[in-house]
Amino acid sequence: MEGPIVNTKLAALPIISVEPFLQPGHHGRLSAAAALHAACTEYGFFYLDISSHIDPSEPEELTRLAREFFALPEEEKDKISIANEDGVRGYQRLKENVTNGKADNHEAIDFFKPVEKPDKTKTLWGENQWPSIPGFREKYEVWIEKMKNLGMVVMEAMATGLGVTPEEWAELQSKVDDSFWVMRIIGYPPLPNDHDGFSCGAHKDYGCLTFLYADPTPGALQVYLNDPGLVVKEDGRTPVQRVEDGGRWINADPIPGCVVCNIGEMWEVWTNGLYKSTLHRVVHRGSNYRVSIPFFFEANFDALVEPLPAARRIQDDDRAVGKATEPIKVYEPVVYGDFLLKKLSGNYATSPGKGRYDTN
Ligand SMILES: O=C(O)CCC(=O)C(=O)O
Ligand SMILES: [Fe+2]
Repeated sequence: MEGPIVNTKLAALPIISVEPFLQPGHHGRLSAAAALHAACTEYGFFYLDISSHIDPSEPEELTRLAREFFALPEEEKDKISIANEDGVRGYQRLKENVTNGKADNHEAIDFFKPVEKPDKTKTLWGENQWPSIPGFREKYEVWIEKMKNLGMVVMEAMATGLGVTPEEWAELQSKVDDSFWVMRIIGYPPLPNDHDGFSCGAHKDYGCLTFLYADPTPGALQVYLNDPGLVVKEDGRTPVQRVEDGGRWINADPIPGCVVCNIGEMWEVWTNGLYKSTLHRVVHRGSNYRVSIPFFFEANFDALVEPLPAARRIQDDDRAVGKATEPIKVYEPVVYGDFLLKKLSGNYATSPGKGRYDTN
């Protein structure tokens, strides 16, 4: 009997350990940086093994606190509604978030880097709103610090993988050293069978690097792997979910000790398209209430993001040896804060725009 045609190369995302980047002079640093470069060009997604760095009980406690909050009556949760603040910092009810014009089947609390001189009449310029659950804020603030540090470590590792010079790294570092980070705490009830949308619709992350900690629920986060030359048959097996345009959705199930890491559109600009920001979505049809905590390590608010010389060198070399024949399109520079504000202007069901992750 003819078996399913599945490209095993694309069956699972790579796992990269952060350890070589935490220890100065670690012998595995260059090979890990090369693996990171390959993961970013081929997938835009990978698992980052942080088990040598972070005790697993820590994020588990964060999901416990999140569950405690989401289990509160709606009027309690609404006390920290985004409507009380700057329209983006705070709690959003189920279906208040919109992606690709459809309401997402999740509720969430969003936090952004605090700003000087807050003014809640200006989108994004208000203050974060914390649940009054004892220990909540303190524990999440410790996590934020850890994720900010991790962001800087991974940025430097990626710069090494890309072949930047020390001067170029100093320049790139100055674009992210005051990261305008974002953290979401997301609660996903199971998707009703008659729901015509998603738990979170297909989107690309718009910033720099995402570190996703999720509870152990399998089969929820899906990543779109595009391989135009690939012929895949729907075979009913995990991880193949669906076939579209020669690509397919695979599950990115949680792996103990790892966060799922993916690159956002700013890295696509920095690398002039060498690293792709990959589509992903959440389809949670299980019976449990799923919790995930994505941390978005972003560029500085006023950072001008433009293609890096190191990426252009790789592209020029590829052309010189005939590996690339198409003319290379040069990405337009963007100021991260402007880009972010544009994205946020259409995020929510109550706002007149489209959705959080819509691309234009
Ligand atoms: O909950 C997840 O697994 C992913 C959420 C996500 O992609 C996002 O918030 O950007
Ligand atoms: Fe995302």
